[in-house]
Amino acid sequence: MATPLLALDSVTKEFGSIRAVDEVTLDIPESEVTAVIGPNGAGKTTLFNLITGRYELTDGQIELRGERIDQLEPQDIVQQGLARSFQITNFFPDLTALENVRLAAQAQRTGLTPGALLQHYDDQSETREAARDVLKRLDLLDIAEEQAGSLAHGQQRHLEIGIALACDPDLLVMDEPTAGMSPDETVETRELVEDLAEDITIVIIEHDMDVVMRVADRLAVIENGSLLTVGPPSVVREDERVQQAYLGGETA
Ligand SMILES: Nc1ncnc2c1ncn2[C@@H]1O[C@H](COP(=O)(O)OP(=O)(O)OP(=O)(O)O)[C@@H](O)[C@H]1O
Repeated sequence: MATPLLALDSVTKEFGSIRAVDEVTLDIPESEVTAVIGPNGAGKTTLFNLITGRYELTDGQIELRGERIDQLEPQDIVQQGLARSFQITNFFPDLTALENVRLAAQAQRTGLTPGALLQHYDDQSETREAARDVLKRLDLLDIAEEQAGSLAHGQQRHLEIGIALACDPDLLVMDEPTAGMSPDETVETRELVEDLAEDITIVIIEHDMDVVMRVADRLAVIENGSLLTVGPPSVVREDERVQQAYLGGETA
């Protein structure tokens, strides 16, 4: 069998006496969208924090293309081709949309954090072009010169995706991209995820089951920190344990 793009092996995280993530073993195949779903407090965000290097594992290991990444710093994991878009706003509000994306692109090329780059700011036309390409793909080119902090919520969330895309990832980890969005923004975001999935492997946490069922090739269901099941949406949604754990006995 081909090496999965990302492989989680018995990944465990304890916070004191709480086992937030409990021996999760999961392969993420290339070119697919895997949605991680589960009830509130199941451990999904903690799992993302482990994958992206924000938290240290208590036990287990994580490999990207067969190489261990679980000992690396978050910025080094980004350099390896794994980028994350956040659930909370994560940009410089006083900089323009373009500058935010450009800094991320420059950080990827230099290995410095965007914060460090701000200290010795230097406009490079190459990263400016890359940033414009990203904004174009996100349909944000017309607000390129606007301050990030003044954008509408949906545009800010898309900008965060742009910041992750500027890192040129093979694997994009998305934490609730439609959270707090209007119905129209949610549809736009779903279409954006579908577009990105054409050339990027995606792992997504998403509570909107309509979005999940449309974009995901596979569902991984987490309950109480453990992986309950993983498989195609059509199979997982019929699983009685999933319906009881997550859907309260009703099919979504
Ligand atoms: N930094 C932390 N310190 C202590 N406990 C934590 C920490 N982060 C998460 N937890 C606990 O770990 C468990 C899993 O939380 P987590 O946020 O990963 O769940 P989740 O599935 O992402 O939930 P939600 O869908 O509500 O975002 C919860 O019991 C939570 O209280």
